[in-house]
Amino acid sequence: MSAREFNFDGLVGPSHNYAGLSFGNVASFNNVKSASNPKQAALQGLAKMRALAARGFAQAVLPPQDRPNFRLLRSLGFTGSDADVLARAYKESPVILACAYSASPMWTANAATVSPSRDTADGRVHFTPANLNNKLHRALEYVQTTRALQAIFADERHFAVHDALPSTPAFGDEGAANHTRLCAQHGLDAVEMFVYGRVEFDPAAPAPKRYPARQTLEASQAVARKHGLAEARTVYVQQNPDVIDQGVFHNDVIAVGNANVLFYHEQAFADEQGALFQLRQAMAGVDAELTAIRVDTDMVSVQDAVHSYLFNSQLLSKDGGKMALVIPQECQENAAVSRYLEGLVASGGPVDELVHFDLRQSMRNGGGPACLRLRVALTDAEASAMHQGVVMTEALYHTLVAWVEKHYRDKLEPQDLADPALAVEVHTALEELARILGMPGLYDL
Ligand SMILES: NCCC[C@H](NC(=O)CCC(=O)O)C(=O)O
Repeated sequence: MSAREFNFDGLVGPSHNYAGLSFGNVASFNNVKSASNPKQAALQGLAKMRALAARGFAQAVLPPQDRPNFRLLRSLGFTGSDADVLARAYKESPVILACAYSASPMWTANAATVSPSRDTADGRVHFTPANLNNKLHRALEYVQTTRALQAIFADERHFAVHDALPSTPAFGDEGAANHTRLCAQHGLDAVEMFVYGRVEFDPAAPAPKRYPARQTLEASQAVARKHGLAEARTVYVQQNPDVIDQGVFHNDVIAVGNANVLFYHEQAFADEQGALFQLRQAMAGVDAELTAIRVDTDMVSVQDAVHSYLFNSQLLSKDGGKMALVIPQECQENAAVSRYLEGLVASGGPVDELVHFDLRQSMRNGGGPACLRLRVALTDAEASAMHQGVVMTEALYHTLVAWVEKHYRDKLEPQDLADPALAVEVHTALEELARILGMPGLYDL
């Protein structure tokens, strides 16, 4: 059966800010407390969605989450009116206030792991929202993520939206940022590759020393079980702990796959040859042959990969069989990376086009093109069964741009999070957004 890959991009929320909340994410740490521009951030994201939709790629949008998260603030003992809660949190723990205000759900690659119906035992599309339990500001997300996915994929004949895994370190789950589906074509049988950073129940397994490994093997296995994936078509690969210690906090900072192509850095995996062997063997079972595009360290260092986000790109299949690589502008500003990319498109291999976007506002928090999207491969019947209000069209693009222009600030500094007017602005904006998207119960405002 034919299927199309929809990219669900996160719409950047009105409180996009730089709070240095992600230890191990170099950009988040480097830009701590600098001023952000939420309006520009949202417009940059929308421009990417519009351009890809105009090219004929299936594109949809996932709405931002309600911020600040008053449930968090109140649960931590900040009481009184909303204004009191904000004032006390800002005074006593500005970092907790920043967590409650983070717009991090914009990086929807971390929203969930998705298994298309072709891969699952019951023939439905399965979603497991990621618990993101490694960071306080992200551990809040799964509640609203689940609500949004249930609203969009409500038809239980086609879709299963699971609960997140238990929110404890043993089951650290960061969603699709550590998950890749490899196949000959989207509608055909596939191998699902899960990349993990550490093993909870085997203290002897290698693990990073400096920065946290956010994804565990146990979490990946649990997601595969819940989705009903076949063992022969599921591969677990350990990320190289040394690259986690150099700022590769998710596998999608050092590798990206699409159809039968895996584009990766030679240092991405703990055992490169072992990983390729397992993938080739599993893919032979689905009549697909792996095309591995390996980037050597002497062409692009891990540091250049982390700074340019070369691998945090989208690899998109075009009509005719070739692929486009959607990259952030930073790739062209890095001499080694841009030289590498010139060679890549000239090589006669599967990638014959580069499409670049200015996503600077997101990049400054460590999120590139691939972080901003969740891939959901759907058959035609499934695509018509999901909520249609989130599908990106020219009309929706213009409506959302006008909505952003009306509600978003163009500058947010750390002290602005204490401004009670900001909370009111965000609520007003989101109420209107729920109407625009035709999702009246989207928020629990
Ligand atoms: N897939 C990209 C995720 C980027 C995200 N950054 C952040 O949450 C930074 C937020 C801040 O520091 O304000 C993270 O590290 O999980």
